[in-house]
Amino acid sequence: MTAHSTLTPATASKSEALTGTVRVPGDKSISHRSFMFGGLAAGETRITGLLEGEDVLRTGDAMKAMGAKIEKSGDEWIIQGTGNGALLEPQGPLDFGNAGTGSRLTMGLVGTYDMTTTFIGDASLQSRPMARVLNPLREMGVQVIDAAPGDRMPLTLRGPKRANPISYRVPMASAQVKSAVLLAALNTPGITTVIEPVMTRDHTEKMLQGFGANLEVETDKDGVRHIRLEGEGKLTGQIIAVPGDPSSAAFPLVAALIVPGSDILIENVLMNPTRTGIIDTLLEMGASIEILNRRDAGGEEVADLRVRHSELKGVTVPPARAPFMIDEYPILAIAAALADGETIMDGLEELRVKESDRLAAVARGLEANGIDCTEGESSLTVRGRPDGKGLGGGTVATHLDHRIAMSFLVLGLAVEKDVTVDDRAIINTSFPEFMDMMRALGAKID
Ligand SMILES: O=C(O)C1=C[C@@H](OP(=O)(O)O)[C@@H](O)[C@H](O)C1
Ligand SMILES: C=C(OP(=O)(O)O)C(=O)O
Repeated sequence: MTAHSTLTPATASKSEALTGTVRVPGDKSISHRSFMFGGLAAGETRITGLLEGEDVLRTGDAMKAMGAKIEKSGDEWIIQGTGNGALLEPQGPLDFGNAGTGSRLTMGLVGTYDMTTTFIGDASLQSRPMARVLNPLREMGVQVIDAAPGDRMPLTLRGPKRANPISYRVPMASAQVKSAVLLAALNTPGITTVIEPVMTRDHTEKMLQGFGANLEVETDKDGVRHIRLEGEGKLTGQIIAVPGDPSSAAFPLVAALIVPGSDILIENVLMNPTRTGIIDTLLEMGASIEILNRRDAGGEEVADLRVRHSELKGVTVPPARAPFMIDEYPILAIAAALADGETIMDGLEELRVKESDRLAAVARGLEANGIDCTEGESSLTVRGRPDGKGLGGGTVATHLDHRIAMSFLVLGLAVEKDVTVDDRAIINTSFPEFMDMMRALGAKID
């Protein structure tokens, strides 16, 4: 999107106490993988709770273009997979819109097939680095026959007749890179090993095991994970209930913490420990979050979160926690803006290559609303003002980034002056119900 005039802004105003019970949409990471693995497996996969956001629907379209049958019946998505090793060459480019996860994982999934596949996306996705996925794929025998400068999209892959298994040490903390190599390994003879020095979200490993892949994980004495997958095995269709997305839950959660008098319940939130760093951090800041009714839901733990307005204090977030809350720094920065004292966040280099440069986007947005912050190369320090007096009044550039849009709308609920974000449409990539859900809780957003 380049023409500024096509953007539709949204404005949030200081709100009364937020109250009520909500359910956030299904986890985005699990939803993408449900479509991919269901589309690849033999037989039928049935999915409830799927996130019907644009990013995930694009993954569904890509799987359909490669032969999977996907339809919705009532609340359920029903997939007839192509069967193992039987993806078809798509007839046109696969358009992933704004989705890093969809595009990078699919590059792995299709890269080792003896076919040609072209990947396209929006301006944000075209700016994101793809070499991190293309380099290991090249080692496996995949050719990148066309790409924009710097290994960016649009790009075209040509798969080998027969791919080589590799042993690959993931050079940055990235579940997308780990997953792309593991998915490429599915169609590769022999054993591919992914070495993960810093653990990231483990949905690919858990779900592939659930679909019947021959995958094992060993953690060595230094905490390094060795993930081994034997290719050319069989995946079989599964029944999946997608739990609520903790990354989406973080928005109403922080909103309730910073709007005085609030008391809300968010039901059925995924509590996988590789995803709950935001809850740990907010608890350290003094947040009142009760984790209720912890239960198992199809191999993942879920819980209901009761959240009450809290007097937050600034903290130093351990950099080692970053992979477990990587998408939550923008909303954490908003909590920090209403906390007493200084919050220091470090180890954030990956934030520069998300849908936007999130470090810069957050810092500019905070400054535009009168919040004192310092942006470092890979760090952000926010000096909060608990009463929100004099704060707000700015317009925030979202840069095609859903989390920037939602974070700053949450800010507007707790500060003196209105906060405007320049684009609301981008929120549909991950949380189409966001505006309605927040209004139902009592938020003044329009
Ligand atoms: O694997 C996944 O589902 C995701 C991995 C993370 O990206 P990176 O692998 O780039 O850290 C995260 O930011 C993204 O929202 C979802
Ligand atoms: C980084 C994100 O997603 P993706 O990489 O899939 O675009 C996100 O949702 O915050």
